Amino acid sequence: SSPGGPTPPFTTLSVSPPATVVTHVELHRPEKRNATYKAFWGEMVECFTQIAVDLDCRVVVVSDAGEVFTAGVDFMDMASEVLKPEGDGMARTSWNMRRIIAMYQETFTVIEKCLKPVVVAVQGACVGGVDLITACDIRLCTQDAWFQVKEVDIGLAADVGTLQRLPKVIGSRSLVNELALTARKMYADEAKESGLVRYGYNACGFVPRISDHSVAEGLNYMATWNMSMLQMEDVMKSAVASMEKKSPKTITFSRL
Ligand SMILES: CC/C=C\C=C\CC(=O)SCCNC(=O)CCNC(=O)[C@H](O)C(C)(C)COP(=O)(O)OP(=O)(O)OC[C@H]1O[C@@H](n2cnc3c(N)ncnc32)[C@H](O)[C@@H]1OP(=O)(O)O
Repeated sequence: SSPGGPTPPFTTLSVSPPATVVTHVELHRPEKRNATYKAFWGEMVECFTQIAVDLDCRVVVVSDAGEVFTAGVDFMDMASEVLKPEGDGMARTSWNMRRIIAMYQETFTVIEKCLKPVVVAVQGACVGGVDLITACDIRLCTQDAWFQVKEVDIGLAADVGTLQRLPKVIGSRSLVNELALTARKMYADEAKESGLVRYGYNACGFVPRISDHSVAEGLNYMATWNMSMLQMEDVMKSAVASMEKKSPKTITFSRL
């Protein structure tokens, strides 16, 4: 972990060249367990846009500051901005929500599109970070790492890449469904066994292709789906419960 804090102009990332030809991108918000604060979404795109034209960079390593890879989306952000898009009426509000979701999706798509190999190193919790790591080419983790597709616990469907990329990476739709529908933790041993943290160099195209749709088609679908679903009160209730470390079972959800 870099001691110096984020690298200006970034406020959520520390970017350094630890060795010739290597660019190290560190998620840098350890006091909030690297929860993805609003500046992060744009900064990742800016960072990878710079990397794309950096002639000295041949490989990118993504890791975290602190002991947790990421705590996923920042709940304060969700409450203040993500779940309250501007708009006059349902249709315009939904359209603005769609624009925000598409912008968030781009944060990870830019990693997938990066022409330089991106290696991600995960330690501790990777909650809501499966979106990020499945967009990388090679995933490594420490023995204390664990992974969680947590969205169902906060009342939403994953919409920034997990549902599109995870099946292609691990090749088992059943396991993806189980992880997404139960939000159970997957620990390092199982993650290795499943192939999540083995080599997955998608630029060469040997990752199993089991999904019926391309990543772009899936992301487009999820942005349209969640532009209205994210406006449900249940999502806010779930986010508050998660912040208060309460089980989703303690929430009274609206009837279907
Ligand atoms: C359009 C939608 C786009 C994207 C959607 C993505 C979906 C998701 O990301 S779903 C996942 C949501 N995240 C979570 O449910 C994780 C919540 N956090 C945790 O479970 C834990 O913090 C932990 C990651 C397991 C780490 O535990 P621990 O090391 O014990 O730290 P804590 O004491 O819990 O937290 C320290 C500090 O960080 C703050 N924090 C943690 N998570 C978040 C968060 N997601 N958002 C904002 N802040 C967070 C926590 O409040 C503490 O802050 P203090 O100021 O020190 O109290």
